[in-house]
Amino acid sequence: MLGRVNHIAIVVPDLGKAVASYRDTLGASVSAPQSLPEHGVTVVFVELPNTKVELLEPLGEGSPIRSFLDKNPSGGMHHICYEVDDILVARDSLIERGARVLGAGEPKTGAHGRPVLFLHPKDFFGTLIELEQV
Ligand SMILES: CC[C@H](C(=O)O)C(=O)SCCNC(=O)CCNC(=O)[C@H](O)C(C)(C)COP(=O)(O)OP(=O)(O)OC[C@H]1O[C@@H](n2cnc3c(N)ncnc32)[C@H](O)[C@@H]1OP(=O)(O)O
Ligand SMILES: [Co+2]
Repeated sequence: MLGRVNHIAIVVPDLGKAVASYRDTLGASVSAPQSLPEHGVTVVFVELPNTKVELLEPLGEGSPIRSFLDKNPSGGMHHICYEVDDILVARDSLIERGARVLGAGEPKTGAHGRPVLFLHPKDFFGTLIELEQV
């Protein structure tokens, strides 16, 4: 079922500072910020040879990462995104195997314009998993 790691996501309290740190201190190539109100986040991607790092800042009221940031005010690792060939096949098989798919179970369009789903962190050793169809 699982393909490549598409990205590792880090929630940050100040996206501008995080971009400067990755760009200027770590010398990395960082994309322009994307505001995703439907997801309640603003994101940038740090391009790496074998995967990406997604830096996330809460956007607006009701952001799903606000509570995470309240608990981790300096920021922290938030989720890992695995690629899948067919997100609906993956979803149905995961539900059949007892995993909880977050939201209404219907894929949303992610930052890359592709369908994504999230799996409950409590089902996977305290790790929030995102699946992205590629
Ligand atoms: C899709 C656009 C973009 C992309 O890549 O394309 C993104 O990745 S957007 C990313 C932001 N969106 C999401 O994260 C959507 C899915 N997340 C959620 O629905 C929530 O964050 C949820 C349900 C995982 C947690 O919500 P919340 O923190 O408000 O709930 P609780 O405080 O009740 O948490 C329940 C329980 O889970 C623990 N928790 C929460 N977040 C994480 C996490 N990221 N990793 C590990 N564990 C997490 C939290 O501590 C609670 O544990 P407990 O022991 O019960 O205290
Ligand atoms: Co993500």
